Amino acid sequence: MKTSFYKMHGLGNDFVVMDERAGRLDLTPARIAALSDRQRGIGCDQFVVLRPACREGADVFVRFFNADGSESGACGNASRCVAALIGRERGIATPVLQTRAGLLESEIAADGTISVDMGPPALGWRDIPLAREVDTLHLPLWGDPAAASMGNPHATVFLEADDATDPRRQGPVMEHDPLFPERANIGFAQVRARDAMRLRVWERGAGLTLACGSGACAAVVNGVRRGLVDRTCAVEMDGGVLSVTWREADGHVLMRGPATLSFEGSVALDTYPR
Ligand SMILES: N[C@H](CCC[C@H](N)C(=O)O)C(=O)O
Repeated sequence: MKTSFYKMHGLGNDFVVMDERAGRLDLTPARIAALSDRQRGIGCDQFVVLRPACREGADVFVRFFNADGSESGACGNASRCVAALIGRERGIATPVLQTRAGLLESEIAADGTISVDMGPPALGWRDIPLAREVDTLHLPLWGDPAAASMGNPHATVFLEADDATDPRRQGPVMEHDPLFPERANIGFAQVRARDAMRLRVWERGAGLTLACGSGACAAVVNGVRRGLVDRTCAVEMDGGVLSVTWREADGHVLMRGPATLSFEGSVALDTYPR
């Protein structure tokens, strides 16, 4: 018995999307990690599961899992991909996604780009979360990072323009620092202008990805808090550019960018370890 899936990406941050709205699939963290494996499975940065919405006004309930099987409360690039799927399925331009981080409103523009309201950031040490009370604008860690949660923990290091720090070396060390009881996504940002930055993200449970939507949102929030960028900023990552606005009126963070369906496929779940 085969199970169908969508293979999608947002600026190269790629996903396998499976649909549990018609009934639960036999997905365990170990099987999600096996399916996410790029040699032995389908391969993806994050694995996305659709379920029936259970909150008024939502079109779908979405859960996000990293390639290591761990669950994340937020995934910006995947949220745009799910919005595109639901928009096409329902013939609507403003799908609402229910996630563990809350209800996310989205809008599909005529040019196919999608904006998602990622909600307000959480900036208190308990909300990130951190293991102890520290100033979340200046964590006592290498690179003096700032921390913010978009429903998932992010620490952003602001590097000098010529800094050659390799996220693949520094990222895993910081991801697992005991200051982050739930680990963290580590962003390495270089401000180019008041409305532009370069960003690479070592992602919790996935490693260095081509783009990270929630990481871009956290980097702009932390950049504004540090007085380094304005509230609307283009975030250039290896896979492309997202437009992020930390809206002053309600404190919500809006992220706009593309969503791409690479292919549809099917897989025999029971051939993968549980
Ligand atoms: N790629 C995702 C981030 C996933 C975050 C995940 N790595 C975690 O928080 O554990 C994004 O576009 O926001």
